[in-house]
Amino acid sequence: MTPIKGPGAAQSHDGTGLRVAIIHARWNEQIIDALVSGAKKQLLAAGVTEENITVETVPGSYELPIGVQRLYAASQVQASAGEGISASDLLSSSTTDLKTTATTAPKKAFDAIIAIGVLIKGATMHFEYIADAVSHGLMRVQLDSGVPVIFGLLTVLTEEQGLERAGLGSSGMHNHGEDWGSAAVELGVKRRE
Ligand SMILES: O=c1[nH]c(NC[C@H](O)[C@H](O)[C@H](O)CO)c([N+](=O)[O-])c(=O)[nH]1
Repeated sequence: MTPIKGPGAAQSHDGTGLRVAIIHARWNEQIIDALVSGAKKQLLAAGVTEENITVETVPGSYELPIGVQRLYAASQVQASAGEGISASDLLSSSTTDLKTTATTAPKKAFDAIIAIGVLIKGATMHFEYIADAVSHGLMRVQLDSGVPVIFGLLTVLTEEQGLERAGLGSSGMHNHGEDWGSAAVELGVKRRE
């Protein structure tokens, strides 16, 4: 019997010309790295060029909302300046410890941003507070700024659940990062229409 739960049939959208950022936390990095790779794979498959993909990091998932907000604002400044100033110049700040692997970012604001984090439940209520704050924070940044923010926060009860959702488990579950890459392309394209 076909499972009911899960994303609908993937739609294909042409991501040519889109500029997308992936911003990820640096906790639970084995899972994070797989999720980021999955998202990036889908972006490239949809025609987003390597140079139009910017990858940023923040210390943990709690910093994702401020990281997304600052990154998008910086890309808007860059777009209005009309110069390909380096992404590190865009985000040189000691407050949010944003690091970028991009060298010279293109001249337009991001069409979509994928926020990726992995929260694994511990013995305290810390998990619940971060999960709640980050989910509301990312939604607020998205609605306030108008840039689509793809929700890539895994909130899992065990490491195994996280590995499964990154396509690293034994059950053959797909890499959820791929869903997020596809969603970023779809929302980025529809935003231009
Ligand atoms: O991304 C995560 N951050 C975590 N904590 C750090 C948090 O996101 C902030 O970076 C930190 O509280 C400083 O603001 C996690 N845990 O504590 O378990 C976690 O599982 N995942």
